[in-house]
Amino acid sequence: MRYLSTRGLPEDPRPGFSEILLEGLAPDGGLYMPETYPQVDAATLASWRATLAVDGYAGLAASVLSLFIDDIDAADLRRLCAEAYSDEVFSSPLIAPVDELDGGLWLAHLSGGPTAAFKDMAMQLLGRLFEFELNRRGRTLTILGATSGDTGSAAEYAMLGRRGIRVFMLTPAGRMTPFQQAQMFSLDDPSIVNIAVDGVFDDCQDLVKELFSDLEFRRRHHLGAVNSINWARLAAQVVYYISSWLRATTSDDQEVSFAVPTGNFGDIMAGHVARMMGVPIRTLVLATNENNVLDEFFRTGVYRVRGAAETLATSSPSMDISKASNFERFIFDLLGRDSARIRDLFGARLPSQGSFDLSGTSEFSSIPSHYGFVSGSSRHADRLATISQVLERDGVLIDPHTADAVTVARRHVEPGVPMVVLETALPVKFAATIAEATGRVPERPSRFEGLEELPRHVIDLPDDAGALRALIAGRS
Ligand SMILES: Cc1ncc(COP(=O)(O)O)c(C=O)c1O
Ligand SMILES: N[C@@H](CCOP(=O)(O)O)C(=O)O
Repeated sequence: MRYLSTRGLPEDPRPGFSEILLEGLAPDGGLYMPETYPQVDAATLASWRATLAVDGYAGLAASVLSLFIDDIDAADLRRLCAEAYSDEVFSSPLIAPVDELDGGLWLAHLSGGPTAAFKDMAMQLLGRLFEFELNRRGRTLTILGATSGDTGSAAEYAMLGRRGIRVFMLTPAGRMTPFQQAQMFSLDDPSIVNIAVDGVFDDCQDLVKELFSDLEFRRRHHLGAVNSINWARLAAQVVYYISSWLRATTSDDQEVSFAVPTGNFGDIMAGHVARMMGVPIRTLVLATNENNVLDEFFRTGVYRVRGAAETLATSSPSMDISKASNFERFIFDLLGRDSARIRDLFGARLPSQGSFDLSGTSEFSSIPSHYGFVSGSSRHADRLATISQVLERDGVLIDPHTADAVTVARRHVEPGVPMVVLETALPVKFAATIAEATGRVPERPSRFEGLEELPRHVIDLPDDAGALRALIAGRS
């Protein structure tokens, strides 16, 4: 499988998976995409049902990922998947179990990994893939990432102790919960550098992209990406759409819908990929919080990003995002993979005007029928009510982000079509909101006891690319 950039930079030959794994962002500032989506037929779907039953999640992952990765030996890929998706790493031997809830909803549990968020699902594999590839090339990698609370800790726990890898992680100062901060800032290791930026998540993500676009700096410091701008993250996330579809169905032609809480458009973009591959996904329900840029686009065709002043601090803080990186990948598909139009929209119009408008185009009208997307948003009061209702009706405590998805999912349930909600974090990370919704604090797994009391290791930094460059260079 060869990869190309959404912005159309001609690369000859086009890079393979291992190349783009380490590269992260394409040199022209675009995002890597597979040349074509692998297509699966009925026989493959049936074989995956057998693989999941016999070889478990790890076996399924190796089989699905081999469609995107042809430059890592099949036996090595199977071993890396087996190591990542084991019951020593995840709390359930099923890795991503699925339960039926009330009212046509199902819940895919994706937060059983080391840091209690769905980000572990891809990050545990990514850490192993990086280490494997760096060993092969005798190279090192300086990860530069941005987090609104969960990607950062998942990345740090996945990369910690891996040879040749160090991590610089940008966080929005004061915008993460005390638990999320403690999970990252308590790590005391020279290979992990936590940075609190005076800004919101989008500012952090912009800094990452700015340093990546400085090709000389990027090459000198061997920058690599763990955000979902890295295609490997999405490829790994495709697997749990397939395992969840398999677990919520009994026959290979049965459709399911997915409801996904969205911030950076990473999780739901993997659902789009699975659907484009031919997995029987009927509808992709996109759910935002009060920062509803994406919901606005899917309802109106206008994509208008917002600045820090307009990005609200909400009770689903990991989704306080107003400029979704991965959205460029979906628009690339929507516009027939026309990279000139992508350069115009994302390279010119967004930076200069802050918006673009696809309303009135045939492409925009085709979204529900061709791509299956519908959308909605959820607010603080919805979140609280949903957390308390799901606890009462189903005896399951869900986190505020998953609650946003349940809220919006309920508006789109169709008889006979399982609506699978993707859980994105455990409630323990958002204790204050859970207490407000239910009157009790969430259970704390023993491995997280006393986290907030540990010493903090974090460097304050202004929202300034020069200061960030100096920090990284000073530690080289
Ligand atoms: C807990 C949680 N839920 C949902 C999301 C949204 O995921 P994505 O950014 O992939 O859309 C995030 C991160 O953005 C998250 O950390
Ligand atoms: N919610 C995320 C934001 C970053 O998203 P990613 O898709 O780039 O990993 C977080 O928790 O940091």
